[in-house]
Amino acid sequence: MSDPVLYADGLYKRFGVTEALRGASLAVRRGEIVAVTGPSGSGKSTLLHCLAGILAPDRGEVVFDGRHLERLRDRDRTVLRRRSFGFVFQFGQLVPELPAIENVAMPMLLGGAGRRAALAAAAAWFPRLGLDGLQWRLPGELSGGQSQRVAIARALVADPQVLFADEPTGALDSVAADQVMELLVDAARRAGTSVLLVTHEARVAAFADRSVTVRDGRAAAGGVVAA
Ligand SMILES: Nc1ncnc2c1ncn2[C@@H]1O[C@H](COP(=O)(O)OP(=O)(O)OP(=O)(O)O)[C@@H](O)[C@H]1O
Repeated sequence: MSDPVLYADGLYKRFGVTEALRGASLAVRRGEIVAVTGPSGSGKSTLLHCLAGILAPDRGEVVFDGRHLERLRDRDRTVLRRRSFGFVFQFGQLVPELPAIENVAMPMLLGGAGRRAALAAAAAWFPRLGLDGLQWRLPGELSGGQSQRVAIARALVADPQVLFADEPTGALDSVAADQVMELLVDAARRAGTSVLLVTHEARVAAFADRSVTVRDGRAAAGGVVAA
């Protein structure tokens, strides 16, 4: 068994009087697709945000590729996030003024790539995700499922090591959701990208290699992989 590419050990996070995480641990191996499930308010998104370095835990450690996120300066953590992680949220959060292809190219442009190279890399994702012909549409001219596929392309274009997906199909009907999940899983497997997928739908979790249940701020036994 390969070492985890990313793991959290004993995370605690409190928001005022709410203890969102109470000793949550979770590990993701290279290329592994892990679903994080559990009831509403159990701490799934908080766990994902801590693992992604968006939120600092009060206690515990998050280690990506041998590096402790809590020991990095804010700036270095931001660079690491941009270079190594991709994100897809419930609503694609595409920039409404930019055509789909420019939305997809954005992470490469932010990473310093030239416009021509970024657009070429972005264009390659459209046929892979069943989006042929939609390159120059504005987000407002796409369906919900198409928008999520554009968001997946944007999340994967810069070749991240880990893709974080928080309820990526939450706004879609089950047919569009299945299609988005099939494409997400297929694209991640081809790229060798690990995926951490937060969902409360068993149907969506079934696309993962493994499911971890979060209850009361802890990842349930059996979901924890020895680091
Ligand atoms: N920024 C915040 N400020 C205050 N409380 C918060 C904040 N973020 C989360 N919480 C609280 O922490 C707990 C865990 O929230 P979290 O969003 O991680 O749960 P979740 O399992 O992802 O829920 P859902 O499935 O409903 O999205 C909840 O009680 C929530 O209200």
